[in-house]
Amino acid sequence: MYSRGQNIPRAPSTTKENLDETPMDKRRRITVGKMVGPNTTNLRPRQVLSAVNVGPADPTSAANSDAGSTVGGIEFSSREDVERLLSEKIKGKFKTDLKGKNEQMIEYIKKLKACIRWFMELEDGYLLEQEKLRSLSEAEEKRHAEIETQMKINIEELNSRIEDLQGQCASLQEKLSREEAEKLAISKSFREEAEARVASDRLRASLAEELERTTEDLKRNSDQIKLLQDTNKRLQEYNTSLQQYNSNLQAESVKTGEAISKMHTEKTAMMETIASLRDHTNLLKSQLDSSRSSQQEAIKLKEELRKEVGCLRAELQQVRDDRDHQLSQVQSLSIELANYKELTGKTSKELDTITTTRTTLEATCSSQKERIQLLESQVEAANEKLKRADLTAIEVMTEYEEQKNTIKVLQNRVIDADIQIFEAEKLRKKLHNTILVCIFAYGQTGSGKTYTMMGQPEASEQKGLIPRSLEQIFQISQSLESQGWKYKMQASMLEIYNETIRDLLAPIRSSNFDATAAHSKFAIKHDSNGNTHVSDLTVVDVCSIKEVSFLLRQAAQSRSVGRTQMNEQSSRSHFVFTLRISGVNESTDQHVQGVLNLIDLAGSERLAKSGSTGDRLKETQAINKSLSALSDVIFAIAKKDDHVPYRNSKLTYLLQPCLGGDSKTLMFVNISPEVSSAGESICSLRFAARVNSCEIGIPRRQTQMRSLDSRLSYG
Ligand SMILES: Nc1ncnc2c1ncn2[C@@H]1O[C@H](COP(=O)(O)OP(=O)(O)OP(=O)(O)O)[C@@H](O)[C@H]1O
Repeated sequence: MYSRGQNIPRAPSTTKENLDETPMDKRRRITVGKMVGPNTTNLRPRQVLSAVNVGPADPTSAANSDAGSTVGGIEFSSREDVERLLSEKIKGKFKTDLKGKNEQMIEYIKKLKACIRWFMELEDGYLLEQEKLRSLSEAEEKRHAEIETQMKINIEELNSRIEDLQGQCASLQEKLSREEAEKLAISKSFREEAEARVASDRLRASLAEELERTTEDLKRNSDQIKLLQDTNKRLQEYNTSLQQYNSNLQAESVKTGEAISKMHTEKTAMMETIASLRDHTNLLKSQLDSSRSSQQEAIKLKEELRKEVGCLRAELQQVRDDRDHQLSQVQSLSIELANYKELTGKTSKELDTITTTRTTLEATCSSQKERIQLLESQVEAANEKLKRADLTAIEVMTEYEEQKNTIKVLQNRVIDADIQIFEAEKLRKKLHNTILVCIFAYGQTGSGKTYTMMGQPEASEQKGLIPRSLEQIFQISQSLESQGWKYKMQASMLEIYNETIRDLLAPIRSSNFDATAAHSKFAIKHDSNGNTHVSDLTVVDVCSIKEVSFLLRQAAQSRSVGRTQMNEQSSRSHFVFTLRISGVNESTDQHVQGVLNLIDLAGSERLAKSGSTGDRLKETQAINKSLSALSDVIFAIAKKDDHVPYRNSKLTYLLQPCLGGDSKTLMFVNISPEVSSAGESICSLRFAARVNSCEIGIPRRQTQMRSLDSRLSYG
């Protein structure tokens, strides 16, 4: 509801034409509005405006405008009030009650007047509002004009701006086209880059794979290097310990030899001493026997003397008793004589008799005294004699005890000497067992096998295993001679070249070597006792290290050696040195025998690395084949296979008793310290590990009585 003076909201539909209307026009329009105006009871600002447009002719609209007014005590505030007024009927109390009807009519007219006044007020309000709206409209128009002007200015500005922008747009388009061209170029290069990136990604992936592989290889290699270093270290330690053990053994052997010979001299001296002591003991025994008999005699004599002394003592006692009795008689007689003298009743004759008796008694007494003295001196002499006999017996006994002790000491010394001889014999056996060994050197070409086995026999510090072991064998055999041992040695040397045997001690070596003839010539045969026979092989009796050294030099000259990329002087064959040892102990009638095989194998080599061609290639193939046959044999033994392929190569067939029999076999593994040889070193060490775990049997000592056949025989 709007009261007067209240700001009425501006109707958007208000136009200029509306504002220029006269109040009459308005009334007319209000009437029209009444006719067409909607019943908008519930509308608010817009309804009011509608009410204004409809005008007072539409009491409903006026009533809806809520512009309530009290006129003459009658209040109109809404259309309903007006409609109620208009629908009121004038009724009298009765049909002819004009007065009442008149009063009601007056009242009704009053109400109508009030209603008209309300309408007029409402109209005034509307007019006022209209004025306001006009001024507002003018202000609005002015504002619109200003806005329009402003808008024009703005439009101009915008136009100029648009022109600028169009210019900018053109330049931008130019730029855009340029940039598009650039973009095209960039996208092209981007595509190229993307392709390049894909290619580089692929490359990177392959490089990463390669890197991974290389890293793994590196890791593997470093592991292998570590393993090799460890193995090398262990081998060095082992080598050092072996060298130490060897030098200890040598020192022990020398010491033992010296000790044995010393003991032998001592033993001989002791035996002599024992013999002389035995003589002396026999003498002492006879002396002791005679002493014992003389002691017995002395004891008997002593007993007799004791008896005699007892008799003499009894006799002496008797004599003493007699003397005492006689003395008591003499005393009683003296007393009687004195009494008689006193009594004077006796005759001088009786007195004389008494005196004579007394004299006789005194004489008897003195003679008995003398006899007692004699007997006492006799007893004393007998006691002296007894004492002397006792002393002699004690001396004899002491001497006898001393001699017994001396014999005991000497017997102990003899036992000690026997123990020492037994220990020395044990050591000798140990040494003997140590060298009762097939020994061979295995390894890559150029790794030092020949150096290990042969070395440089002329230079004492650089002697190899073969000259050193032979020296030791001869040294020990000589030192054992004092114990009654006599040894006989026979040496033979052969090489297996391209699967054929060559005799390295043959007097003249044919330059045009006939392999077929050699094959039939040097046939390997094993008999049922495990003895090996190589037909037509030269066997030389050797008595000293000098002789063996000479033979070794001869063999070295005959050996097949050639130059390869890996070794200036590469052994192109397997070298087998065989020493047959047979020993006899004349004193114990004991026989021992053994065969020592010292083998310098040809080196394994990779064809690619050695670069062998022609004859060298053939040699390399033969070497590798026989080494692989050797490993096959060892692995078959390790696996305890029923079949061991000894016959696959000459080498394994020749060494069959050493590899699978009751011998002892020692293998040296030579490896090259060069990094480039690491792969082959690992192969060699793996092979060595397999060999190490390989049990070929329990060695048996070849000890027999006389007339024993050779273990190895050569035709
Ligand atoms: N421990 C060492 N000290 C000094 N020189 C050594 C040693 N070991 C090997 N050599 C030298 O290395 C070279 C190759 O050694 P050697 O001929 O003994 O090898 P190899 O294993 O027998 O080779 P191949 O199998 O080819 O016969 C030789 O000149 C040798 O003197």
